[in-house]
Amino acid sequence: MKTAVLGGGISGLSAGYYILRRFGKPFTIYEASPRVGGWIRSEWHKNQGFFFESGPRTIRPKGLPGANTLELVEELQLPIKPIPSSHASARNRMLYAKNQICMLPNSPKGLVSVVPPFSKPLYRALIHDLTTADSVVAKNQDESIYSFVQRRFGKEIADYAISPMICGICAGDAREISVRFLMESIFEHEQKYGGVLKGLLYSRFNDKYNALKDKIQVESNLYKRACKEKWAMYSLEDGLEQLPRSLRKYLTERNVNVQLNSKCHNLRFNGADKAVMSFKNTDVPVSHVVSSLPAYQLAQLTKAQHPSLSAQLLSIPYVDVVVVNLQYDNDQLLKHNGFGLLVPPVENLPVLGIIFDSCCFDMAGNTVITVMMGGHWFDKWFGQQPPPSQKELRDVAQQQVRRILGIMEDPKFSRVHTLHKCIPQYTVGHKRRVQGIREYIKSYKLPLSLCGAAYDGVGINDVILSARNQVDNLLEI
Ligand SMILES: C=Cc1c2[nH]c(c1C)Cc1[nH]c(c(CCC(=O)O)c1C)Cc1[nH]c(c(C)c1CCC(=O)O)Cc1[nH]c(c(C)c1C=C)C2
Repeated sequence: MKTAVLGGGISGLSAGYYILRRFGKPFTIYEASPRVGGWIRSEWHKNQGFFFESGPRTIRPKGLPGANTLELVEELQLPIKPIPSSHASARNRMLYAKNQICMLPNSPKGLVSVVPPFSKPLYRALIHDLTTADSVVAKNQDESIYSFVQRRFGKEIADYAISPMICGICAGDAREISVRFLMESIFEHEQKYGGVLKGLLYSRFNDKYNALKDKIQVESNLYKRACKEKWAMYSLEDGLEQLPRSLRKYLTERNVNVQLNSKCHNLRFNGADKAVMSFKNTDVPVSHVVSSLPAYQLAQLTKAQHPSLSAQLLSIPYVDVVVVNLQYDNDQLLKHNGFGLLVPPVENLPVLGIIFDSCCFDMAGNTVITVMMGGHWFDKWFGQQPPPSQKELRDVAQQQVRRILGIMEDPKFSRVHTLHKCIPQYTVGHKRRVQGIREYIKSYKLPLSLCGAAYDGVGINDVILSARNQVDNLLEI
């Protein structure tokens, strides 16, 4: 008997890659849909020279997770499109707030002057941190990122810096997202040293964070190149979908069976070394399952035999995101050169942000932008019955583009995707929930490993590293 992987998104395929690399034996990846890649989807319009991304479009090379992905990209020999940190799309980040586009400061000068939408120079927020009392949160407790930032840096920073940033990462509400999602070490600095700045200063000399050495070894010349050339982010020549497509090709060429249109309906465990996966017409016994499925899907599979595990998995919420890609024939973004803009939730608009794809990538003279809507606020804006049609969603997006960017003409081409339950929300208590889930699996000795966006980070780098760690923890297959 052998191991099986559930899910053919980037985390399931990565798990497959690491299983093959470590054990060298054939196995099967089961994917419910007719394609691999999950939310990563690139749509090319080769004749016109532009492409749309409906999911993630760039990867950051930073740190161990970034180096780990670059090692994989190098092994697959994928053609890289780097974006250096000097590029406008890496330097220029904007907000739409108080009826205007505001360029976020990208140099120390921005700390001392008043930069809209902020009413005071940003250094005042640092003084707020230095003069605010120690943590009010008990050790090992959690708190929302909004409340933490409001306490330490003030409400304006929480509303106009952190809340939009959380939207851009997980389309979530900073008032619900755990501070540990983005700022675990900063939060712990506060608890240990009584302030974020104080913590950062002390910890330079004396701190476990500096002593933490990466546990896994990453061998990547591409990572060295990324550091030398100061890449801020990168994509791939054919769009990001080239990564899952190439992974599938790599695996199938090495006798890994990537089985599409194979939806698992039930998962049962018989003792420590046997699991039975049920598909439409057949039951498949395996010795170990690596699940990269979203937590709510795995909850469904395990509900009959392990209702308590299923309930814990279900307690990880997900949000829906509407992605509207728009293409115009000529340069409509002349005035706005940058990555894109985020809309702080306090603005109460039906848009989370707009990405300027044609500023990041060569689109042969076309203007390509992506409007992101919904997320935590999906029901508020789009939850009506019957649900809004694609045309209605596109109209909302276009209205916002007119209002925010002043692009009055209609796009030549557009695409609307509603990504149902696409991003898990690491709400307050998430870390403990994940610990509870993993402890349950351990205590019942279930032959089950969990990777994917629900547990150890939602970014592409995070899910690839999580797949690697889970495979490293396997004893044998
Ligand atoms: C489908 C919508 C997504 C939103 N966030 C993510 C997706 C897939 C995932 C994500 N986006 C970012 C990060 C941080 C770490 C990183 O890899 O860069 C994560 C985990 C940052 C980011 N946000 C936006 C972009 C284009 C990027 C760069 C990475 C990427 O290409 O996804 C813009 C953006 N993303 C979302 C919204 C609402 C938004 C607004 C402009 C949600």
